[in-house]
Amino acid sequence: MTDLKAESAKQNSEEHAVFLEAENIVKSYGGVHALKGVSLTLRAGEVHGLVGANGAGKSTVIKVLAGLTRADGGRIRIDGRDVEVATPHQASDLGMNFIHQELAFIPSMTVMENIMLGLPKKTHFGWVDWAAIEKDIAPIAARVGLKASLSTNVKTLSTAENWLVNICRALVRKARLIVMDEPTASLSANEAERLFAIIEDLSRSGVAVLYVSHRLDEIMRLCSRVTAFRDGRSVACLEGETLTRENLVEAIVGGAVEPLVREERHAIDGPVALSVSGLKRLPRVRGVDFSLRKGEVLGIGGLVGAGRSELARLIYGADRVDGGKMELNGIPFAPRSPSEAVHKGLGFVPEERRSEALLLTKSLAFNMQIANLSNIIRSPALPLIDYRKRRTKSEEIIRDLAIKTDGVDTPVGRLSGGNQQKVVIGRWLLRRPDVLILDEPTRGVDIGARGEIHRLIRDLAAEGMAVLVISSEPDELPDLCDRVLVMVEGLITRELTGEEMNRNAIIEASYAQAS
Ligand SMILES: Nc1ncnc2c1ncn2[C@@H]1O[C@H](COP(=O)(O)OP(=O)(O)OP(=O)(O)O)[C@@H](O)[C@H]1O
Repeated sequence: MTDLKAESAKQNSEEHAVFLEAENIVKSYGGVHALKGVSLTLRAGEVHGLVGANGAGKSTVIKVLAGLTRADGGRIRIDGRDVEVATPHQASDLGMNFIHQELAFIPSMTVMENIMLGLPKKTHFGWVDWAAIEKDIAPIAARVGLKASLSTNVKTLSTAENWLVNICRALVRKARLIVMDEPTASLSANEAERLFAIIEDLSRSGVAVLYVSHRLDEIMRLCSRVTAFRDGRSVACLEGETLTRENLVEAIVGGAVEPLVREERHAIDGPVALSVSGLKRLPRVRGVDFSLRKGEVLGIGGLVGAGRSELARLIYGADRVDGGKMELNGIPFAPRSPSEAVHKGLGFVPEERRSEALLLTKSLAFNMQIANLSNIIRSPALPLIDYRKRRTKSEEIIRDLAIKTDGVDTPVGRLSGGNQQKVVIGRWLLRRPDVLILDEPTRGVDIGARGEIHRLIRDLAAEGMAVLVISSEPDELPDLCDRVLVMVEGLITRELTGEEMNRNAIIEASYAQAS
């Protein structure tokens, strides 16, 4: 990629026109002050970063700009004129387009129908003229590198292709601003590179991009200016020489973050907690063997789509196994459901936390204790929930993980995305299973909490828990693990330990072909 950051900084220094100004936006939900006063200025053609800890208010301000939520105060100006953004339709008419993490398409429709949703369509004798529409969209699809046919059903597309369709949708609407929320969260390294090249192209053509992410490397690489939110306020807009990683971290957390001291990692020689041999579910998992010892943190690296989450789902009983065997603490283990797996001593944090792990309308305390009733009943003879105990234990975890909430009774659905994630992790800190499987444990989690979660995982292992961590971030596994396995096309192809266990070796092994 060419040096987008330098180019975009140059563009800004040439005083590109201000497209959007949001000034002193305030928003409360009941007693929760989500935005206490945030301001943001976006110029045409700039890639502008938006950073902040979990719960700092990033999603809320995006919802205000998108016309999904009404602010209680403040003003929004576009091209210097005060505007009202009361509906998503108005936001789109003003040139603002939004690509959220949960990509919103109508699954039964084609790519073209989804792109054109809500727009007036060309007609021919009263019929929608799809052939003419396709002709109009084709050059835009080619520009972003969308190879899938426009008449394919969106259901069949990969996450990366979904992103491209979303960008096409924005360009068809003549977007002047595209807001991208954690864009690389589900993309492989190659797909992310492709997205960066598209962002570069958008920036050159004068489209502003608001890039919201916890991944500071990407922010540093792509953005010429970055606004930081802290606790519902915009606390800094960094650019030029002030835009350094240290300044960003300081603006996000209000101080320096202690790095995880990476102690010398030794081979773990405790007894085997989980052994897996020949485990299969075709076509994604093609015969996997490994053993995980008590006290060990074992990482599984690889590309998105290599079969790692599918492997985890087989272990915790969410999917049926086609072949192979497992043992937990030396005893044959073949769970037919996640609840059976939990009952036998397994814990898991799935990749899709919102849909698979949380009851969003239930309280934080309920969600934390859901797998954990034996710890909070009064006595085995009197199996009634001790609500005081439940509250105290939940409060401890809220403190340890710095979960941002106004109390243990708050419904989990009202927490920010990253804080919801911490609740699922907190659940297993309370239960302390023999084996804990974490699929992308720090995705969407801010830099402070990431360190805290890493520290907690190491502490759990030090107490004897066996931990399996799946991560697509090659930096995360060497920081955290005693040993790393790399999975390619449904098979474990490499084991990395000691000096060999580094970022480059993981990337290299991830791209090697499976036999
Ligand atoms: N519908 C709601 N009801 C009550 N509180 C809410 C609601 N939506 C958001 N909040 C609160 O507003 C605050 C800001 O949340 P927001 O989702 O904007 O944070 P964020 O910066 O996007 O966090 P993350 O990085 O975790 O996604 C949080 O304290 C959150 O709990």
